[in-house]
Amino acid sequence: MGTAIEKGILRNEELLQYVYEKSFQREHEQLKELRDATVKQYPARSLMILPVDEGIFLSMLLKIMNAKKTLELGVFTGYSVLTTALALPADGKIIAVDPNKDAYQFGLPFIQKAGVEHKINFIESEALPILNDLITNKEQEGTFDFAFVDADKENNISYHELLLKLVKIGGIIGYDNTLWFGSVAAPEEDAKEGFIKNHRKSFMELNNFLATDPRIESSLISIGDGLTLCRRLY
Ligand SMILES: C[S@@+](CC[C@H](N)C(=O)[O-])C[C@H]1O[C@@H](n2cnc3c(N)ncnc32)[C@H](O)[C@@H]1O
Repeated sequence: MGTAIEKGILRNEELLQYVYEKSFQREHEQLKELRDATVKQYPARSLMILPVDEGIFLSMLLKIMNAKKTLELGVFTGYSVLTTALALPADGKIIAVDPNKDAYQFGLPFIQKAGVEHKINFIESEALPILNDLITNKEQEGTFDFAFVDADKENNISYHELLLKLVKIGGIIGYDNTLWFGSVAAPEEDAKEGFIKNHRKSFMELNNFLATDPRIESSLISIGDGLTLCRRLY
């Protein structure tokens, strides 16, 4: 079904399976095709795609907010970008940044089939210089309704500082994976060697930082692998 069960933070497998099954019924046809194709093309890395329930939640959030202009850090084959593009109005715009163009090229035909590629400006780059460029261009400051951060894990606090300048007051920044496979609440010795252990500290630092940052209100949501939504207050 495309998303490994262990990715979810909900540890009752039957219940998680149930949530997925109900959500798959609502997944857009082109998202479904992109998910399936990504799993075939990148079997090991397909764990990176947004789980279906999180995608549906984000889509609804974007519509409730009437979001029109968004930023996407970390694209992979474009599942979250396509989710966003489908949720934005016809004149919506997404700046999507990822240093790996190959995976995006792979996903592009699915985005084109959905007829939303005109909303996406894909930039092949690491995120930090692009965010700095956008801030240098004063016209972009405070103009984004939403930013979704799902890129490298070490730079999230740096992204936060820059995104607080780019997102408008009342706008939302979403950080993905903030429960990092549950490891943020477990003793270090229990964390599996490898990428879980490597990024556990970054997410703990990010979560500590966001929990007390007075410039935002935030909500750590136990969906997918953890999603923290931050609303810029001033
Ligand atoms: C978890 S995946 C993104 C998954 C995507 N949001 C989805 O729903 O399919 C992380 C992506 O971040 C990208 N990435 C790694 N370092 C980055 C950086 N410094 N800036 C932006 N993207 C980066 C990787 O190339 C990879 O495609």
